[in-house]
Amino acid sequence: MIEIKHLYKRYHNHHGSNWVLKDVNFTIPMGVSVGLIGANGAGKSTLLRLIAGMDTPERGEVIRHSRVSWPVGLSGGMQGNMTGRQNVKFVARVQGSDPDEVKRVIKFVEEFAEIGPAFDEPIRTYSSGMKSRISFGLSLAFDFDVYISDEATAVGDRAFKAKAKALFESKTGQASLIMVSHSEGILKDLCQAGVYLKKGNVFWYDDINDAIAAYHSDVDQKKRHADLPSDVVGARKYLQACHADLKAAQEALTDAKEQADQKALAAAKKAVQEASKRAKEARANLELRQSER
Ligand SMILES: Nc1ncnc2c1ncn2[C@@H]1O[C@H](COP(=O)(O)OP(=O)(O)OP(=O)(O)O)[C@@H](O)[C@H]1O
Repeated sequence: MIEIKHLYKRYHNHHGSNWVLKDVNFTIPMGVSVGLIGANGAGKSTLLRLIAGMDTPERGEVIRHSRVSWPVGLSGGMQGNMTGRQNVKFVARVQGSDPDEVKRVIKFVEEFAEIGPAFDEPIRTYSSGMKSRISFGLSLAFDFDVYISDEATAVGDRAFKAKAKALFESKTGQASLIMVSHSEGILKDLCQAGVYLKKGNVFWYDDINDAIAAYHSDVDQKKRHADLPSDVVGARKYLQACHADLKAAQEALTDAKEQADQKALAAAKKAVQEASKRAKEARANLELRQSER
């Protein structure tokens, strides 16, 4: 189980310092794999780094009741002048493995990475894909309860990704995954639950499909409102104008009814329907803009 309590995070940079995460609270139950979903810049990688303990929050805490991996595929800590084998040995020792365990880890990574004799060449001579294979294997060589995966670091070709996915799947039941991926297929395949990040807030869904649907529904709504005023004051004025139009259309309908002019009546009814539809859209747009503040 991982408990996230009153988590606040912002970066102090030249763009200002708006909250990326603002009073975020949720609990990830033991054994449940979770996909983090949200627009670009919503804070998915930030939240993942905080969960992995690689960054510190401004306020609040992440309580880990289980062994959490570093982001799978992250190769930042590797020493360029040391070979793949030496780097793996070093990490295994730092993790407190005994000599037999160190041997097992080295064998696992060598087989998993499939980079052949390059395993005994200095890491600085590796391509980024080769480095990623080693670091990927290293994360998977240890029995963590929770694996952290960010697609930004978990690079690799198709065949290699399929292999990593199969290995994750084989760990289902023993270990879970917290991941960021822009591929909804991968999220649906590997995760049960979903967390949707939106404007510094986090929404938990027991079913990953519901999290993806909520995200889609917001994206669709945004598209529909793209032509309407994007600020609250403008949206409110537009709604008032729509209400005035609707009122005028209703009055015209009343007049048409009194005159019993069938042609005018049909046109007035249509005008009321259209004005009513515009007013509804204007109301939804105002609510959307208010929620964005
Ligand atoms: N090291 C940093 N320094 C300053 N700002 C940062 C840093 N890392 C992230 N940010 C900012 O924090 C916000 C959230 O970034 P983050 O990478 O967590 O989002 P994301 O949801 O993972 O985005 P994407 O889907 O584009 O990868 C963005 O506005 C980003 O510019």
